[in-house]
Amino acid sequence: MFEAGSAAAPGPTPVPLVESDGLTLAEPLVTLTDLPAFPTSSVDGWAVRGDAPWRIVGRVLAGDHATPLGSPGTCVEIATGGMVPPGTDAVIRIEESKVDGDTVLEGTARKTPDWRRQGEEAARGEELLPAGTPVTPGVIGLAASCGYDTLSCRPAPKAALLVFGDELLTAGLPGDGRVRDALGPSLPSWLRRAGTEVIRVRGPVADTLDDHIAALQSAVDAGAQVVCTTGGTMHGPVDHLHPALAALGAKYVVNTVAVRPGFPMLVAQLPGGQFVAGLPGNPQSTFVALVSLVLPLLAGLTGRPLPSPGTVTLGADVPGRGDFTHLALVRLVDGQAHPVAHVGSSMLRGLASSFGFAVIQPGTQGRAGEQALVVPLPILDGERP
Ligand SMILES: Nc1nc2c(c(=O)[nH]1)N[C@H]1C(S)=C(S)[C@@H](COP(=O)(O)OP(=O)(O)OC[C@H]3O[C@@H](n4cnc5c(N)ncnc54)[C@H](O)[C@@H]3O)O[C@H]1N2
Ligand code: MOO
Repeated sequence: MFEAGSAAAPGPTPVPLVESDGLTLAEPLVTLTDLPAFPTSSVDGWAVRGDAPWRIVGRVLAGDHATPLGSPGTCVEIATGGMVPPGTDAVIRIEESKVDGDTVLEGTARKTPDWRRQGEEAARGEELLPAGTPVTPGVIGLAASCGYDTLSCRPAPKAALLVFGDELLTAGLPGDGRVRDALGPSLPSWLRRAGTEVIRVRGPVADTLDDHIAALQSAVDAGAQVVCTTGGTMHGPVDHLHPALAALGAKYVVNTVAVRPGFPMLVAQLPGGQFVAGLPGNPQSTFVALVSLVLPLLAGLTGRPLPSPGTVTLGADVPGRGDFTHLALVRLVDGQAHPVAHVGSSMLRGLASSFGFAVIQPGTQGRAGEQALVVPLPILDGERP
């Protein structure tokens, strides 16, 4: 999936800094200047030359150009952030000096200089972050401080969500054959956390082939590069995804994965290059498909690194699922992965308090104390249970 996404990734676009949060660096962030760009006082005090006493010959505030300190025995008053004049030997803190009229009588510089050398944080031309780094507020601040007005970014892929299923209610209590749509309200938030711009959420789309085809076509016409659908991935009487894809001339990139839950998941590509990710209707299976197929696809499309599973120690036994890989919901307790309860593929109770999925290989059981791969859900730091 990652390769398919990379091959279809849009080119870099210059984006104003304030609009770049959540996008991805298309090129390495290389500082355009030394950081700091000039020697800078880190305190309010005196920039002195030679030995005490020092005659005060001027003042440098933050933002001023500093002229050189010409001769020994002179100093300038300097503010925090002020440019340290050429010729300065030391900066002395105001509270550690003694002043009389226009003369600083005495003062001792600290061992650790109270000024920042030009380039001490980074030298002009140095790579600070690699291409593929997600743009966060921290990255934006760094880019501004080293001279950028715009960042060369990969745009957020435009995503649409189509929810299939005549049995779905969008409000009120489930019952009498009807269930609440759990995916329309939740999946867009997962997709946003994975770096997409969600441009459309439609559902329930009526369970007819024509409505499926029309909804897919309309999402693509609206500019979606990735259309996620939920439900209808099997071959039941009202499962129309496969015939709809055939009618639109789509080609499968992946069609079913030997994983439980979630095996009917698929990704296909339309003749125009747009991707359709068919996520199974059972809600937990939907999220298995999200982490298995959609997140790698989006990483490729945004130029981010392929999300690689981490390794954890299992804190308890986790059953296998025969010949299938079992993606088992786990939460982390003291750094160890513990299976959670309520993990049927139609259930979300376990998922709501999970960190991610432990990977139990085909034909094996996970045993307490063993190492296992774990695929995290796309939750943000601070949201992790
Ligand atoms: N004969 C077989 N039937 C099924 C098999 C199988 O191997 N043989 N596999 C089951 C598995 S596993 C899955 S997963 C589902 C996948 O089915 P679909 O992707 O076609 O999904 P639907 O049939 O539309 O719905 C399945 C289930 O999920 C509920 N659902 C659907 N959308 C939502 C939603 N937005 N919010 C909440 N719940 C939703 C739906 O009501 C059904 O209960 O196929 C099995 N069948
Ligand atoms: O594979 Mo299904 O996706 O078990 O629920």
